[in-house]
Amino acid sequence: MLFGTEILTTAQMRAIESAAMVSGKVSGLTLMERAGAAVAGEIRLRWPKPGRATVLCGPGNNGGDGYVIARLLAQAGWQLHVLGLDNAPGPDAAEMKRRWRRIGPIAPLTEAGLRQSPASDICIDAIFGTGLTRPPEGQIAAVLRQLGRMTGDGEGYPCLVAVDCPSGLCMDSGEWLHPDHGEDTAPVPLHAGLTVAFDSPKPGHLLQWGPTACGKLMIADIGLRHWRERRADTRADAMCPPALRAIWPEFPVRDSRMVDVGSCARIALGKGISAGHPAGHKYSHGHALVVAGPAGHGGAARLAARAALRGGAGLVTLCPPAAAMAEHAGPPDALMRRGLDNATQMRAMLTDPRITALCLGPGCGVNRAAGLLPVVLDHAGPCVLDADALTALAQAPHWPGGLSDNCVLTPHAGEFARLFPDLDARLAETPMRGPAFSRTDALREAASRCGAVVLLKGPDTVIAAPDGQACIHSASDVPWLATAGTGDVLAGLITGFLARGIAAFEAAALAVLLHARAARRFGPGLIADDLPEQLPFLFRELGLDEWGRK
Ligand SMILES: NC(=O)C1=CN([C@@H]2O[C@H](COP(=O)(O)OP(=O)(O)OC[C@H]3O[C@@H](n4cnc5c(N)ncnc54)[C@H](O)[C@@H]3O)[C@@H](O)[C@H]2O)[C@@H](O)CC1
Ligand SMILES: Nc1ncnc2c1ncn2[C@@H]1O[C@H](COP(=O)(O)OP(=O)(O)O)[C@@H](O)[C@H]1O
Ligand SMILES: [K+]
Repeated sequence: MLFGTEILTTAQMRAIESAAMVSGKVSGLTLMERAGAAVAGEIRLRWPKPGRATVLCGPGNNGGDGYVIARLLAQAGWQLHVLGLDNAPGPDAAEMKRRWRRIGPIAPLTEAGLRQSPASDICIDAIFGTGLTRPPEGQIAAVLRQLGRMTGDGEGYPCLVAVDCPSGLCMDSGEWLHPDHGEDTAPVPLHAGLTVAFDSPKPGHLLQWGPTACGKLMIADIGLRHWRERRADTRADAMCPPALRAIWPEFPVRDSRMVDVGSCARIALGKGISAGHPAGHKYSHGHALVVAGPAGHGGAARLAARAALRGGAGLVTLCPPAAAMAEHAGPPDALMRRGLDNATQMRAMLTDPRITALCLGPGCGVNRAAGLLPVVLDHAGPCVLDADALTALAQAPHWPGGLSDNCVLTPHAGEFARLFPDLDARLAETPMRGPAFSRTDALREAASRCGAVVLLKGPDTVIAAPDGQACIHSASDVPWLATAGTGDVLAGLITGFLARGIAAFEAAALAVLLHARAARRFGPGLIADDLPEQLPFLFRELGLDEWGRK
Protein backbone atom coordinates (compact mmCIF):
# COMPACT_ATOMS: atom_id res chain seq x y z
CA MET A 1 0.00 0.00 0.00
CA LEU A 2 1.68 3.14 -1.17
CA PHE A 3 -0.82 5.71 -0.09
CA GLY A 4 0.27 8.26 2.38
CA THR A 5 2.78 8.80 5.10
CA GLU A 6 3.24 6.35 7.93
CA ILE A 7 1.46 7.20 11.17
CA LEU A 8 3.04 6.01 14.42
CA THR A 9 1.22 5.15 17.60
CA THR A 10 2.67 6.66 20.77
CA ALA A 11 4.03 3.23 21.76
CA GLN A 12 5.80 2.88 18.42
CA MET A 13 7.21 6.40 18.74
CA ARG A 14 8.58 5.62 22.20
CA ALA A 15 10.09 2.34 20.96
CA ILE A 16 11.82 4.14 18.09
CA GLU A 17 13.14 6.88 20.36
CA SER A 18 14.52 4.38 22.82
CA ALA A 19 16.08 2.23 20.06
CA ALA A 20 17.83 5.38 18.82
CA MET A 21 19.10 6.22 22.29
CA VAL A 22 20.13 2.63 23.14
CA SER A 23 22.20 2.56 19.94
CA GLY A 24 24.42 5.22 21.49
CA LYS A 25 24.39 7.15 18.22
CA VAL A 26 22.10 9.84 19.52
CA SER A 27 21.30 10.99 23.03
CA GLY A 28 17.95 11.99 24.51
CA LEU A 29 19.40 15.44 25.08
CA THR A 30 20.24 15.80 21.39
CA LEU A 31 16.74 14.67 20.37
CA MET A 32 15.24 17.18 22.78
CA GLU A 33 17.45 19.97 21.47
CA ARG A 34 16.39 19.10 17.88
CA ALA A 35 12.73 18.96 18.87
CA GLY A 36 12.91 22.37 20.57
CA ALA A 37 14.90 23.82 17.66
CA ALA A 38 12.29 22.57 15.19
CA VAL A 39 9.49 24.36 17.06
CA ALA A 40 11.52 27.53 17.57
CA GLY A 41 12.39 27.44 13.86
CA GLU A 42 8.74 27.18 12.80
CA ILE A 43 7.86 30.07 15.13
CA ARG A 44 10.61 32.26 13.74
CA LEU A 45 9.50 31.47 10.18
CA ARG A 46 6.01 32.74 10.97
CA TRP A 47 7.00 35.62 13.26
CA PRO A 48 10.29 36.83 11.76
CA LYS A 49 10.29 39.91 14.02
CA PRO A 50 11.08 38.89 17.61
CA GLY A 51 8.05 39.34 19.83
CA ARG A 52 6.83 38.22 23.23
CA ALA A 53 6.15 34.58 24.08
CA THR A 54 4.74 32.76 27.07
CA VAL A 55 6.00 29.18 27.44
CA LEU A 56 4.09 26.66 29.58
CA CYS A 57 6.38 23.78 30.59
CA GLY A 58 4.93 20.54 31.97
CA PRO A 59 6.42 17.83 34.19
CA GLY A 60 7.97 15.55 31.54
CA ASN A 61 9.99 15.66 28.36
CA ASN A 62 7.41 17.79 26.56
CA GLY A 63 8.20 20.40 29.23
CA GLY A 64 11.90 19.82 28.44
CA ASP A 65 11.21 20.79 24.83
CA GLY A 66 9.52 23.94 26.16
CA TYR A 67 12.69 25.02 28.00
CA VAL A 68 14.73 24.51 24.82
CA ILE A 69 12.26 26.62 22.83
CA ALA A 70 12.39 29.37 25.46
CA ARG A 71 16.21 29.43 25.36
CA LEU A 72 16.41 29.49 21.55
CA LEU A 73 13.77 32.21 21.20
CA ALA A 74 15.46 34.31 23.89
CA GLN A 75 18.76 33.97 22.03
CA ALA A 76 16.93 35.20 18.92
CA GLY A 77 15.82 38.36 20.72
CA TRP A 78 12.35 37.36 21.94
CA GLN A 79 11.03 38.41 25.35
CA LEU A 80 10.09 35.27 27.28
CA HIS A 81 7.78 34.54 30.16
CA VAL A 82 8.27 30.92 31.26
CA LEU A 83 5.98 29.00 33.61
CA GLY A 84 7.01 25.62 34.96
CA LEU A 85 6.52 23.10 37.72
CA ASP A 86 8.55 22.53 40.82
CA ASN A 87 9.04 18.83 40.11
CA ALA A 88 11.95 16.51 39.36
CA PRO A 89 11.71 15.76 35.65
CA GLY A 90 13.81 13.15 33.85
CA PRO A 91 17.51 13.93 33.33
CA ASP A 92 17.16 15.46 29.85
CA ALA A 93 14.31 17.78 30.78
CA ALA A 94 16.11 18.65 34.06
CA GLU A 95 19.23 19.64 32.11
CA MET A 96 17.20 21.81 29.70
CA LYS A 97 15.47 23.44 32.67
CA ARG A 98 18.89 24.22 34.20
CA ARG A 99 20.08 25.74 30.91
CA TRP A 100 17.02 27.96 30.76
CA ARG A 101 17.47 29.05 34.41
CA ARG A 102 20.83 30.55 33.45
CA ILE A 103 18.91 32.84 31.10
CA GLY A 104 15.70 33.65 32.88
CA PRO A 105 13.29 32.84 35.73
CA ILE A 106 10.51 30.26 35.92
CA ALA A 107 7.15 31.38 37.31
CA PRO A 108 4.87 28.75 38.87
CA LEU A 109 2.64 26.98 36.34
CA THR A 110 -0.74 27.66 37.98
CA GLU A 111 -4.08 28.92 36.75
CA ALA A 112 -3.51 32.26 38.50
CA GLY A 113 0.04 32.39 37.09
CA LEU A 114 -1.32 31.94 33.58
CA ARG A 115 -4.07 34.53 34.03
CA GLN A 116 -1.60 37.08 35.37
CA SER A 117 1.04 36.46 32.69
CA PRO A 118 2.08 39.57 30.77
CA ALA A 119 0.46 39.95 27.34
CA SER A 120 2.30 38.04 24.63
CA ASP A 121 2.08 37.36 20.91
CA ILE A 122 2.21 33.62 21.23
CA CYS A 123 1.68 31.07 23.94
CA ILE A 124 3.63 27.81 23.67
CA ASP A 125 1.98 24.70 25.06
CA ALA A 126 4.72 22.34 26.24
CA ILE A 127 2.69 20.82 29.09
CA PHE A 128 1.99 17.26 27.93
CA GLY A 129 3.05 15.40 24.82
CA THR A 130 2.75 11.81 23.70
CA GLY A 131 3.51 10.52 27.21
CA LEU A 132 0.05 11.37 28.55
CA THR A 133 -1.86 8.26 29.60
CA ARG A 134 -4.04 9.59 32.41
CA PRO A 135 -6.21 12.69 32.43
CA PRO A 136 -4.62 15.90 33.67
CA GLU A 137 -5.45 16.46 37.33
CA GLY A 138 -5.38 19.20 39.95
CA GLN A 139 -3.53 22.40 39.23
CA ILE A 140 -2.38 21.31 35.73
CA ALA A 141 -5.94 20.46 34.76
CA ALA A 142 -7.00 23.94 35.93
CA VAL A 143 -4.20 25.51 33.86
CA LEU A 144 -5.34 23.59 30.77
CA ARG A 145 -8.97 24.61 31.25
CA GLN A 146 -7.88 28.25 31.56
CA LEU A 147 -5.73 27.87 28.44
CA GLY A 148 -8.76 26.41 26.63
CA ARG A 149 -10.87 29.40 27.64
CA MET A 150 -8.12 31.81 26.56
CA THR A 151 -7.65 30.24 23.13
CA GLY A 152 -11.39 29.85 22.63
CA ASP A 153 -12.45 28.80 19.17
CA GLY A 154 -9.06 29.35 17.59
CA GLU A 155 -9.64 33.09 17.29
CA GLY A 156 -8.53 33.63 20.85
CA TYR A 157 -5.52 35.53 22.09
CA PRO A 158 -2.68 34.76 22.07
CA CYS A 159 -1.96 32.36 19.21
CA LEU A 160 -1.34 28.95 20.71
CA VAL A 161 1.58 26.87 19.43
CA ALA A 162 1.42 23.23 20.55
CA VAL A 163 4.62 21.25 21.04
CA ASP A 164 4.11 17.75 19.58
CA CYS A 165 0.38 17.95 20.35
CA PRO A 166 -2.19 20.04 22.21
CA SER A 167 -1.91 19.00 25.87
CA GLY A 168 -4.55 16.65 27.23
CA LEU A 169 -5.34 15.06 23.87
CA CYS A 170 -4.82 11.30 23.65
CA MET A 171 -2.51 10.95 20.68
CA ASP A 172 -3.66 7.44 19.83
CA SER A 173 -7.30 8.40 19.43
CA GLY A 174 -7.74 12.17 19.18
CA GLU A 175 -9.95 12.12 22.30
CA TRP A 176 -9.63 14.54 25.22
CA LEU A 177 -8.94 12.50 28.34
CA HIS A 178 -11.55 13.14 31.03
CA PRO A 179 -11.11 12.84 34.79
CA ASP A 180 -13.76 10.52 36.21
CA HIS A 181 -15.37 13.14 38.41
CA GLY A 182 -17.67 16.09 37.80
CA GLU A 183 -18.69 18.39 34.98
CA ASP A 184 -16.55 21.27 36.25
CA THR A 185 -13.38 19.20 35.84
CA ALA A 186 -14.20 18.25 32.23
CA PRO A 187 -11.49 19.40 29.82
CA VAL A 188 -11.97 22.62 27.86
CA PRO A 189 -10.69 21.83 24.34
CA LEU A 190 -7.60 23.67 23.19
CA HIS A 191 -7.45 25.23 19.75
CA ALA A 192 -3.86 25.68 18.62
CA GLY A 193 -3.02 27.74 15.57
CA LEU A 194 0.06 25.61 14.93
CA THR A 195 1.21 22.19 16.11
CA VAL A 196 4.73 20.98 15.46
CA ALA A 197 4.89 17.20 15.84
CA PHE A 198 8.06 15.14 15.86
CA ASP A 199 9.14 12.56 13.29
CA SER A 200 5.70 11.29 12.26
CA PRO A 201 2.05 12.12 12.66
CA LYS A 202 0.24 10.19 15.40
CA PRO A 203 -3.35 8.96 15.01
CA GLY A 204 -4.55 11.65 17.42
CA HIS A 205 -3.40 14.42 15.09
CA LEU A 206 -5.89 13.24 12.47
CA LEU A 207 -8.75 11.54 14.32
CA GLN A 208 -11.75 12.99 16.18
CA TRP A 209 -10.84 16.26 17.92
CA GLY A 210 -7.24 16.22 16.65
CA PRO A 211 -7.56 18.35 13.51
CA THR A 212 -9.47 21.19 15.20
CA ALA A 213 -7.23 21.07 18.28
CA CYS A 214 -3.97 21.07 16.27
CA GLY A 215 -4.66 23.81 13.71
CA LYS A 216 -1.94 23.74 11.10
CA LEU A 217 0.11 20.60 11.59
CA MET A 218 3.81 20.51 10.81
CA ILE A 219 5.86 17.33 11.03
CA ALA A 220 9.48 18.01 12.04
CA ASP A 221 12.32 15.66 11.24
CA ILE A 222 14.41 15.11 14.40
CA GLY A 223 16.75 12.52 12.91
CA LEU A 224 14.93 9.29 13.81
CA ARG A 225 14.33 8.09 10.27
CA HIS A 226 17.02 5.39 10.42
CA TRP A 227 15.42 3.73 13.46
CA ARG A 228 11.91 4.15 12.11
CA GLU A 229 12.78 2.37 8.91
CA ARG A 230 14.88 -0.32 10.58
CA ARG A 231 12.38 -1.46 13.13
CA ALA A 232 10.38 -3.70 10.82
CA ASP A 233 13.52 -5.67 9.84
CA THR A 234 14.96 -6.09 13.28
CA ARG A 235 11.73 -7.24 14.95
CA ALA A 236 13.04 -5.22 17.88
CA ASP A 237 9.74 -3.42 17.99
CA ALA A 238 7.09 -5.78 19.23
CA MET A 239 4.52 -3.11 18.53
CA CYS A 240 4.74 -3.11 14.78
CA PRO A 241 1.21 -3.84 13.52
CA PRO A 242 0.42 -3.57 9.82
CA ALA A 243 0.95 -0.10 8.49
CA LEU A 244 -1.31 2.76 9.46
CA ARG A 245 -1.04 5.57 6.98
CA ALA A 246 -2.27 9.10 6.52
CA ILE A 247 -3.69 10.10 3.18
CA TRP A 248 -2.69 13.73 3.26
CA PRO A 249 -4.89 16.45 1.97
CA GLU A 250 -2.89 19.30 0.41
CA PHE A 251 -4.04 21.38 3.34
CA PRO A 252 -3.31 21.95 6.23
CA VAL A 253 -0.31 19.64 6.65
CA ARG A 254 3.27 20.09 5.59
CA ASP A 255 5.49 17.07 5.98
CA SER A 256 8.89 16.69 4.41
CA ARG A 257 8.20 12.97 3.98
CA MET A 258 4.75 13.51 2.56
CA VAL A 259 4.10 11.03 -0.17
CA ASP A 260 3.22 12.54 -3.51
CA VAL A 261 -0.42 11.61 -3.94
CA GLY A 262 -0.21 12.04 -7.70
CA SER A 263 2.39 9.31 -8.05
CA CYS A 264 0.55 7.05 -5.57
CA ALA A 265 -2.63 7.45 -7.53
CA ARG A 266 -0.85 6.82 -10.83
CA ILE A 267 0.58 3.59 -9.45
CA ALA A 268 -2.80 2.48 -8.11
CA LEU A 269 -4.55 3.26 -11.37
CA GLY A 270 -1.75 1.68 -13.38
CA LYS A 271 -2.33 -1.59 -11.52
CA GLY A 272 -5.85 -1.70 -12.94
CA ILE A 273 -7.07 -3.86 -15.76
CA SER A 274 -5.98 -1.33 -18.33
CA ALA A 275 -2.30 -1.60 -17.43
CA GLY A 276 -0.38 -3.07 -20.33
CA HIS A 277 -3.36 -2.58 -22.66
CA PRO A 278 -2.84 0.99 -23.78
CA ALA A 279 -5.14 0.51 -26.74
CA GLY A 280 -7.69 -1.51 -24.78
CA HIS A 281 -11.38 -1.28 -25.63
CA LYS A 282 -14.08 -0.24 -23.19
CA TYR A 283 -14.35 -3.67 -21.56
CA SER A 284 -10.67 -3.53 -20.66
CA HIS A 285 -11.61 -0.63 -18.34
CA GLY A 286 -14.26 -2.73 -16.64
CA HIS A 287 -18.03 -2.83 -16.45
CA ALA A 288 -19.79 -1.68 -13.29
CA LEU A 289 -23.38 -2.49 -12.32
CA VAL A 290 -25.11 -0.01 -10.05
CA VAL A 291 -28.38 -1.26 -8.58
CA ALA A 292 -31.07 1.44 -8.32
CA GLY A 293 -34.26 1.48 -6.26
CA PRO A 294 -37.95 2.06 -6.90
CA ALA A 295 -39.44 5.17 -8.50
CA GLY A 296 -38.94 8.32 -6.47
CA HIS A 297 -35.59 7.18 -5.03
CA GLY A 298 -33.43 7.11 -8.14
CA GLY A 299 -31.11 10.07 -7.49
CA ALA A 300 -28.72 8.28 -5.17
CA ALA A 301 -27.97 5.43 -7.57
CA ARG A 302 -27.65 7.84 -10.51
CA LEU A 303 -25.09 9.87 -8.55
CA ALA A 304 -23.16 6.68 -7.86
CA ALA A 305 -23.35 5.59 -11.50
CA ARG A 306 -22.17 8.98 -12.75
CA ALA A 307 -19.21 8.86 -10.36
CA ALA A 308 -18.31 5.35 -11.56
CA LEU A 309 -18.32 6.62 -15.15
CA ARG A 310 -16.22 9.69 -14.32
CA GLY A 311 -13.89 7.45 -12.32
CA GLY A 312 -13.06 5.70 -15.57
CA ALA A 313 -15.10 2.49 -15.64
CA GLY A 314 -15.41 1.47 -19.30
CA LEU A 315 -19.14 0.82 -18.99
CA VAL A 316 -21.68 1.47 -16.27
CA THR A 317 -25.13 -0.07 -16.22
CA LEU A 318 -27.81 1.26 -13.90
CA CYS A 319 -30.29 -1.43 -12.82
CA PRO A 320 -33.59 -0.10 -11.47
CA PRO A 321 -36.75 -2.21 -11.18
CA ALA A 322 -38.37 -2.37 -14.64
CA ALA A 323 -41.28 -0.25 -13.41
CA ALA A 324 -38.94 2.60 -12.45
CA MET A 325 -37.06 2.67 -15.74
CA ALA A 326 -38.81 5.82 -17.00
CA GLU A 327 -37.43 7.82 -14.07
CA HIS A 328 -33.89 7.06 -15.20
CA ALA A 329 -34.34 8.13 -18.80
CA GLY A 330 -32.44 11.43 -18.41
CA PRO A 331 -28.72 12.11 -18.78
CA PRO A 332 -25.98 11.01 -18.72
CA ASP A 333 -26.54 9.28 -22.04
CA ALA A 334 -23.31 7.36 -21.53
CA LEU A 335 -25.10 5.38 -18.84
CA MET A 336 -26.71 2.09 -19.86
CA ARG A 337 -29.95 0.98 -18.19
CA ARG A 338 -31.31 -2.48 -17.61
CA GLY A 339 -34.35 -3.49 -15.59
CA LEU A 340 -33.68 -5.69 -12.58
CA ASP A 341 -36.63 -7.01 -10.60
CA ASN A 342 -35.43 -9.95 -8.56
CA ALA A 343 -32.59 -12.12 -7.35
CA THR A 344 -32.98 -14.63 -10.19
CA GLN A 345 -32.46 -11.93 -12.80
CA MET A 346 -29.49 -10.65 -10.93
CA ARG A 347 -27.91 -14.08 -10.73
CA ALA A 348 -28.29 -14.38 -14.51
CA MET A 349 -26.75 -10.93 -15.05
CA LEU A 350 -23.73 -11.77 -12.96
CA THR A 351 -22.88 -14.78 -15.09
CA ASP A 352 -21.46 -12.26 -17.58
CA PRO A 353 -17.72 -12.32 -16.82
CA ARG A 354 -17.31 -8.80 -18.24
CA ILE A 355 -19.06 -7.39 -15.16
CA THR A 356 -16.14 -6.48 -12.93
CA ALA A 357 -17.79 -4.59 -10.04
CA LEU A 358 -21.13 -3.97 -8.44
CA CYS A 359 -22.63 -1.32 -6.19
CA LEU A 360 -25.61 -2.15 -4.00
CA GLY A 361 -27.31 0.19 -1.56
CA PRO A 362 -27.73 3.85 -2.60
CA GLY A 363 -31.47 4.61 -2.82
CA CYS A 364 -32.16 0.89 -3.14
CA GLY A 365 -34.66 0.36 -0.31
CA VAL A 366 -33.85 -2.06 2.50
CA ASN A 367 -36.20 -4.83 1.31
CA ARG A 368 -34.88 -4.80 -2.23
CA ALA A 369 -31.28 -4.70 -0.94
CA ALA A 370 -32.02 -7.63 1.41
CA GLY A 371 -33.49 -9.65 -1.50
CA LEU A 372 -30.47 -9.07 -3.76
CA LEU A 373 -27.76 -9.27 -1.11
CA PRO A 374 -27.40 -13.10 -1.05
CA VAL A 375 -26.76 -13.11 -4.81
CA VAL A 376 -24.12 -10.41 -4.50
CA LEU A 377 -22.39 -12.27 -1.67
CA ASP A 378 -22.53 -15.64 -3.50
CA HIS A 379 -21.06 -14.02 -6.57
CA ALA A 380 -18.11 -12.90 -4.40
CA GLY A 381 -16.89 -10.41 -7.02
CA PRO A 382 -15.61 -6.90 -6.26
CA CYS A 383 -18.47 -4.88 -4.80
CA VAL A 384 -19.41 -1.87 -2.71
CA LEU A 385 -22.14 -2.25 -0.10
CA ASP A 386 -23.48 1.14 0.99
CA ALA A 387 -26.55 2.71 2.60
CA ASP A 388 -29.59 0.35 2.51
CA ALA A 389 -27.39 -2.65 1.70
CA LEU A 390 -25.59 -2.07 5.00
CA THR A 391 -28.88 -1.99 6.91
CA ALA A 392 -29.85 -5.23 5.17
CA LEU A 393 -26.45 -6.73 5.90
CA ALA A 394 -26.72 -5.98 9.63
CA GLN A 395 -29.99 -7.99 9.68
CA ALA A 396 -28.66 -10.86 7.56
CA PRO A 397 -28.52 -14.27 9.34
CA HIS A 398 -24.87 -14.90 8.46
CA TRP A 399 -23.63 -11.44 9.52
CA PRO A 400 -20.72 -10.73 10.12
CA GLY A 401 -19.64 -13.63 7.90
CA GLY A 402 -19.93 -14.18 4.17
CA LEU A 403 -17.84 -11.32 2.86
CA SER A 404 -14.54 -11.28 1.06
CA ASP A 405 -11.67 -8.82 0.93
CA ASN A 406 -12.68 -7.51 -2.51
CA CYS A 407 -15.84 -6.10 -0.94
CA VAL A 408 -15.92 -2.54 0.49
CA LEU A 409 -18.46 -1.53 3.15
CA THR A 410 -18.93 2.25 3.36
CA PRO A 411 -20.93 3.00 6.53
CA HIS A 412 -21.43 6.42 8.05
CA ALA A 413 -21.51 6.51 11.86
CA GLY A 414 -25.19 5.44 12.11
CA GLU A 415 -24.75 2.48 9.76
CA PHE A 416 -21.55 1.49 11.55
CA ALA A 417 -23.49 1.40 14.84
CA ARG A 418 -26.03 -0.97 13.25
CA LEU A 419 -23.31 -3.25 11.90
CA PHE A 420 -21.02 -3.23 14.92
CA PRO A 421 -23.03 -2.07 17.97
CA ASP A 422 -20.39 -3.21 20.49
CA LEU A 423 -17.58 -1.30 18.73
CA ASP A 424 -19.80 1.76 18.46
CA ALA A 425 -20.53 1.55 22.21
CA ARG A 426 -16.81 1.40 22.96
CA LEU A 427 -16.19 4.45 20.77
CA ALA A 428 -18.94 6.34 22.62
CA GLU A 429 -17.43 5.73 26.08
CA THR A 430 -15.96 8.77 27.83
CA PRO A 431 -12.20 8.30 27.40
CA MET A 432 -10.54 8.30 30.80
CA ARG A 433 -7.24 6.57 30.06
CA GLY A 434 -4.80 6.59 27.16
CA PRO A 435 -4.43 5.01 24.74
CA ALA A 436 -8.20 5.42 24.36
CA PHE A 437 -10.10 3.10 22.01
CA SER A 438 -9.84 4.83 18.63
CA ARG A 439 -11.65 4.82 15.31
CA THR A 440 -8.69 2.95 13.81
CA ASP A 441 -8.94 0.29 16.56
CA ALA A 442 -12.67 -0.03 15.84
CA LEU A 443 -12.18 -0.24 12.07
CA ARG A 444 -9.39 -2.80 12.24
CA GLU A 445 -11.55 -4.97 14.47
CA ALA A 446 -14.57 -4.49 12.17
CA ALA A 447 -12.61 -5.43 9.03
CA SER A 448 -11.07 -8.45 10.69
CA ARG A 449 -14.48 -9.68 11.92
CA CYS A 450 -16.30 -9.41 8.60
CA GLY A 451 -13.41 -10.12 6.24
CA ALA A 452 -14.11 -7.08 4.03
CA VAL A 453 -12.58 -3.63 3.65
CA VAL A 454 -14.50 -1.24 5.90
CA LEU A 455 -14.58 2.53 5.35
CA LEU A 456 -16.07 4.66 8.13
CA LYS A 457 -17.13 8.05 6.77
CA GLY A 458 -16.94 11.34 8.61
CA PRO A 459 -14.69 14.39 8.78
CA ASP A 460 -11.98 11.82 9.53
CA THR A 461 -12.53 8.86 7.24
CA VAL A 462 -10.84 5.66 8.38
CA ILE A 463 -10.35 2.65 6.10
CA ALA A 464 -9.21 -0.77 7.28
CA ALA A 465 -8.60 -4.08 5.53
CA PRO A 466 -8.96 -7.55 7.09
CA ASP A 467 -5.15 -7.95 7.10
CA GLY A 468 -4.86 -4.99 9.49
CA GLN A 469 -3.61 -2.27 7.16
CA ALA A 470 -5.45 0.97 7.71
CA CYS A 471 -5.41 4.59 6.67
CA ILE A 472 -6.88 7.88 7.83
CA HIS A 473 -7.98 10.78 5.69
CA SER A 474 -8.88 14.02 7.37
CA ALA A 475 -11.32 16.25 5.52
CA SER A 476 -11.91 18.67 8.37
CA ASP A 477 -11.05 21.53 6.01
CA VAL A 478 -13.99 20.73 3.67
CA PRO A 479 -17.07 20.68 5.94
CA TRP A 480 -19.24 21.44 2.87
CA LEU A 481 -18.66 17.82 1.83
CA ALA A 482 -21.26 16.88 4.44
CA THR A 483 -24.23 17.34 2.11
CA ALA A 484 -26.88 14.95 0.82
CA GLY A 485 -25.69 12.48 -1.76
CA THR A 486 -21.92 12.87 -1.39
CA GLY A 487 -21.75 9.41 0.17
CA ASP A 488 -23.47 7.97 -2.91
CA VAL A 489 -20.84 9.61 -5.11
CA LEU A 490 -18.11 8.06 -2.97
CA ALA A 491 -19.68 4.59 -3.27
CA GLY A 492 -19.89 5.01 -7.06
CA LEU A 493 -16.31 6.19 -7.36
CA ILE A 494 -15.02 3.19 -5.43
CA THR A 495 -17.16 0.95 -7.66
CA GLY A 496 -15.64 2.56 -10.75
CA PHE A 497 -12.13 1.91 -9.48
CA LEU A 498 -13.00 -1.68 -8.51
CA ALA A 499 -14.39 -2.15 -12.02
CA ARG A 500 -11.06 -1.02 -13.39
CA GLY A 501 -9.35 -3.79 -11.47
CA ILE A 502 -7.92 -1.79 -8.58
CA ALA A 503 -7.74 -3.75 -5.32
CA ALA A 504 -10.42 -2.90 -2.74
CA PHE A 505 -8.29 -1.13 -0.12
CA GLU A 506 -6.48 1.01 -2.70
CA ALA A 507 -9.71 1.74 -4.58
CA ALA A 508 -11.29 2.97 -1.34
CA ALA A 509 -8.25 5.07 -0.39
CA LEU A 510 -7.95 6.62 -3.84
CA ALA A 511 -11.67 7.39 -3.99
CA VAL A 512 -11.64 9.07 -0.55
CA LEU A 513 -8.70 11.20 -1.57
CA LEU A 514 -10.21 12.33 -4.88
CA HIS A 515 -13.67 12.80 -3.34
CA ALA A 516 -12.36 15.29 -0.76
CA ARG A 517 -10.11 16.94 -3.34
CA ALA A 518 -13.08 17.40 -5.62
CA ALA A 519 -14.97 19.09 -2.76
CA ARG A 520 -11.98 21.26 -1.94
CA ARG A 521 -11.54 22.24 -5.57
CA PHE A 522 -15.21 23.20 -6.00
CA GLY A 523 -15.50 25.02 -2.66
CA PRO A 524 -18.54 25.94 -0.55
CA GLY A 525 -21.87 25.79 -2.30
CA LEU A 526 -21.09 22.28 -3.50
CA ILE A 527 -23.88 19.81 -4.12
CA ALA A 528 -23.22 16.12 -4.64
CA ASP A 529 -23.85 16.43 -8.40
CA ASP A 530 -20.82 18.73 -8.68
CA LEU A 531 -18.36 16.15 -7.36
CA PRO A 532 -18.09 13.79 -10.37
CA GLU A 533 -17.71 16.83 -12.65
CA GLN A 534 -14.51 17.82 -10.84
CA LEU A 535 -12.83 14.50 -11.54
CA PRO A 536 -11.52 15.20 -15.06
CA PHE A 537 -9.77 18.34 -13.77
CA LEU A 538 -8.33 16.45 -10.81
CA PHE A 539 -7.06 13.65 -12.99
CA ARG A 540 -5.29 16.22 -15.13
CA GLU A 541 -3.90 18.13 -12.13
CA LEU A 542 -2.54 14.94 -10.59
CA GLY A 543 -1.09 13.82 -13.91
CA LEU A 544 -3.55 10.93 -14.08
CA ASP A 545 -4.66 11.65 -17.63
CA GLU A 546 -1.98 9.19 -18.69
CA TRP A 547 -3.77 6.37 -16.89
CA GLY A 548 -3.32 2.91 -18.14
CA ARG A 549 -0.10 3.85 -19.90
CA LYS A 550 3.15 2.67 -18.50
N1 LIG B 1 11.69 10.63 24.47
C1 LIG B 1 12.43 11.36 23.65
O1 LIG B 1 13.47 10.99 23.27
C2 LIG B 1 11.94 12.65 23.16
C3 LIG B 1 10.77 13.16 23.66
N2 LIG B 1 10.37 14.35 23.32
C4 LIG B 1 9.22 14.97 23.98
O2 LIG B 1 8.80 14.18 25.04
C5 LIG B 1 7.40 14.03 25.01
C6 LIG B 1 7.03 12.78 25.75
O3 LIG B 1 7.56 12.96 27.06
P1 LIG B 1 7.12 12.14 28.36
O4 LIG B 1 7.05 10.72 28.01
O5 LIG B 1 8.05 12.58 29.43
O6 LIG B 1 5.67 12.61 28.67
P2 LIG B 1 4.99 14.05 28.60
O7 LIG B 1 5.97 15.14 28.71
O8 LIG B 1 4.11 13.97 27.44
O9 LIG B 1 4.16 14.14 29.94
C7 LIG B 1 3.27 13.19 30.41
C8 LIG B 1 3.75 12.73 31.75
O10 LIG B 1 3.37 13.61 32.77
C9 LIG B 1 2.95 12.87 33.92
N3 LIG B 1 2.10 13.70 34.82
C10 LIG B 1 2.60 14.40 35.82
N4 LIG B 1 1.63 15.09 36.44
C11 LIG B 1 0.46 14.82 35.84
C12 LIG B 1 -0.88 15.24 36.06
N5 LIG B 1 -1.25 16.10 37.01
N6 LIG B 1 -1.82 14.75 35.26
C13 LIG B 1 -1.48 13.90 34.29
N7 LIG B 1 -0.22 13.50 34.05
C14 LIG B 1 0.75 13.94 34.81
C15 LIG B 1 2.32 11.63 33.34
O11 LIG B 1 2.47 10.57 34.24
C16 LIG B 1 3.12 11.39 32.08
O12 LIG B 1 4.17 10.48 32.28
C17 LIG B 1 7.07 14.09 23.56
O13 LIG B 1 5.74 14.46 23.32
C18 LIG B 1 8.04 15.12 23.06
O14 LIG B 1 7.50 16.41 23.26
C19 LIG B 1 11.21 15.20 22.48
O15 LIG B 1 12.03 15.88 23.35
C20 LIG B 1 12.01 14.41 21.50
C21 LIG B 1 12.77 13.35 22.17
N1 LIG C 1 -17.89 17.38 8.77
C1 LIG C 1 -17.47 16.81 7.63
N2 LIG C 1 -16.42 17.33 6.97
C2 LIG C 1 -16.00 16.78 5.81
N3 LIG C 1 -16.56 15.69 5.24
C3 LIG C 1 -17.59 15.12 5.88
C4 LIG C 1 -18.09 15.63 7.10
N4 LIG C 1 -19.13 14.85 7.48
C5 LIG C 1 -19.27 13.90 6.54
N5 LIG C 1 -18.34 14.05 5.56
C6 LIG C 1 -18.19 13.24 4.34
O1 LIG C 1 -19.36 13.47 3.53
C7 LIG C 1 -19.83 12.25 2.96
C8 LIG C 1 -21.26 11.99 3.47
O2 LIG C 1 -21.67 10.68 3.22
P1 LIG C 1 -23.03 10.09 3.80
O3 LIG C 1 -23.09 10.30 5.27
O4 LIG C 1 -23.16 8.71 3.30
O5 LIG C 1 -24.11 11.03 3.14
P2 LIG C 1 -25.24 10.69 2.06
O6 LIG C 1 -25.88 9.41 2.49
O7 LIG C 1 -26.19 11.85 2.12
O8 LIG C 1 -24.58 10.56 0.74
C9 LIG C 1 -18.80 11.20 3.34
O9 LIG C 1 -17.83 11.08 2.34
C10 LIG C 1 -18.17 11.77 4.61
O10 LIG C 1 -16.86 11.30 4.80
K1 LIG D 1 2.03 19.92 24.24
